[in-house]
Amino acid sequence: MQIAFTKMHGAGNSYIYLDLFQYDYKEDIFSELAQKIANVHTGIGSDGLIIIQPSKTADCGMRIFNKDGSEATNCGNGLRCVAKYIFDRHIVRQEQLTIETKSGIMLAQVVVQDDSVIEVIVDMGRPLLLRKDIPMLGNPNELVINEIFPLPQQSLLVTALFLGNPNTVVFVNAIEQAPLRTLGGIIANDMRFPHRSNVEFVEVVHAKALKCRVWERGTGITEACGTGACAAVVGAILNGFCQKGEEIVVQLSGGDLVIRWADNDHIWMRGPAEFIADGIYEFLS
Ligand SMILES: N[C@@H](CCC[C@H](N)C(=O)O)C(=O)O
Repeated sequence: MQIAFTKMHGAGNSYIYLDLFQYDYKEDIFSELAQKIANVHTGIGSDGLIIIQPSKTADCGMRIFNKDGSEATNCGNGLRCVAKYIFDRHIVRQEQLTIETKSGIMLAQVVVQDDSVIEVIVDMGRPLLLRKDIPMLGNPNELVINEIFPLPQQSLLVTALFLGNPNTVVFVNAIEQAPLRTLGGIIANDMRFPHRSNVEFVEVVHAKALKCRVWERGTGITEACGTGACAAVVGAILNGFCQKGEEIVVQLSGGDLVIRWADNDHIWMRGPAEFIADGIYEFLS
């Protein structure tokens, strides 16, 4: 079966996008297609698959599948790319766009130069801080801030929250020494997280800048994670390293995102979105 795709990235977090405004691909292929198309050796190579589709309640809908075929509920870098796609490709030509995700309707504002989107600002909604909402085992109504998290190798201090998806933030003194490869996957798949978790290792540079490296649930190490960058900022504020209301730059391997936890409790994310290629993929199920 031939699949028409577009590859895009936001701060190096790349996905293959399918346009269901134009094509009628059936949803029963998405999970397997994500696993095959994301493979860098035998597919196109990406961090997963994103579906752009018509929505009854918003300007468009978005679904996100990780590299292992699991479906997630939100994707910050994906939201910015979807906004660019539907604006630049004239599907919805508005500077303010609504995008329906499995974790609610997100509001995106595109910044346009020479008739094309160069940056997108997204209202990512409110973080949920209770254990039951992350979810994480333990007292359901407790917060998880700088909590001891014993592992066979060592004990870590974690701050966990839900921001469209589950995130666990670990502060480190030097980002280069963060145990991303050794412990990222172990934390992400730990049984204390019944839905697994994305994992962010974060170094506080100063009150307005963080360095962050990410292990994404269902994908592994990526160059950037939008929801993860937002979680890093929430974690830094909850631990007293940064302040609510301020713009904080999160420096990821693939680029910078600017995040603000506004006084109305919503998280705002600003960052790039870029086209890579259009093509046809030969999908053998
Ligand atoms: N890269 C994304 C998040 C994608 C989903 C995540 N791996 C999950 O399973 O929750 C982002 O930019 O937010």
